[in-house]
Amino acid sequence: MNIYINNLVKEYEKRVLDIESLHIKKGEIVAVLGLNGSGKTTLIECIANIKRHDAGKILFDDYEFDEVKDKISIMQQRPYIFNMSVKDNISLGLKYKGMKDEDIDKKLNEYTSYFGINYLEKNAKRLSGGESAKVALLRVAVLERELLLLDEPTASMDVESTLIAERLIKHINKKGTTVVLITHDLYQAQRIADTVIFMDKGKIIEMDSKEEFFKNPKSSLVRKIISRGDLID
Ligand SMILES: Nc1ncnc2c1ncn2[C@@H]1O[C@H](COP(=O)(O)OP(=O)(O)OP(=O)(O)O)[C@@H](O)[C@H]1O
Repeated sequence: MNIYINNLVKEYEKRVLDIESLHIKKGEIVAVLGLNGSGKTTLIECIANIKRHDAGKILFDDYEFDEVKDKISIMQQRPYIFNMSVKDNISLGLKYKGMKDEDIDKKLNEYTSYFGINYLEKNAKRLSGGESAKVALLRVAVLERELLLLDEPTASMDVESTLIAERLIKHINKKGTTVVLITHDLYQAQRIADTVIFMDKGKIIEMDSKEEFFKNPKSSLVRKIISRGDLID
C-alpha cells in the first residue's frame, strides 16, 4: 500500500510535525530514524489515525483512512498486553475477524515458530519486557495486513531475538506487506530497510535508498551520526 502525505502538521504547545511531502512506496520496508522527540511516533500515529493531525492530507493509494483501516496494523511503542494467555493475545485479531480455530492454529504455528515460543498457555501479563514485545509483534504479524507500522519493535529484545524479529519482518514484507519501522538501531536499518528516512524537529531532513543514505548522507546531522557509528566509508 502506498502512503502519500502532503503538508502534514501536528501541534501540541508547539509544532511537532511538519511534513511537506512524503511518499512511502508500496512493498518497501521503510526505516524511520531520528533523535528522541523528533516526531517519529507522532508520524506513524497520525498515519494510523490514533492521533488526529491538525492540517494536511494522508492518503493510502487513492483512499482515505476510513476506507482502508482494516488493511492497516500498528505495534505501538508500549504495546498493550491483555490479561489472557499468550496464545489468545496473539490470535485476538484473527478471532475478531472470524477465522476458524484450526486456521488460527495453523497461522500461530507459522509465526510462533520464529521465536520458538513455548509459553503459549502462560498469562501474557506475566511476561518479561522482551517476551511481551514478541507477543505484540506476533499479534500484528499474523494479521498479514497491507500496511504494518512498527514503533521500535525490538527495543527490548535480546540480540538473537532482534535478528529473528528482523527475519519475521522480512517474511511479512515478502508476502506483500508494506512496512514502516521506527528504530534507533542504524544497523537494523542497514540490515532490513529499502529506504531510510531521518527526522529532526518534526521534519524529514533526509530520505534516500538505504545504500545512498549510508554511503552518501546529505545533511550534516546525518553525516555526523552515521560517521560516529562507523557506518560511513
Ligand atoms: N500528547 C502530547 N502532548 C504534548 N506533547 C507531545 C505529546 N505527544 C508527543 N509530544 C511531543 O511531540 C514531540 C515528538 O514526540 P514523538 O513521540 O513523536 O517523538 P519520537 O521521535 O517518537 O521520540 P522517541 O525517539 O523518544 O520515541 C516531542 O517533543 C513530544 O514531547
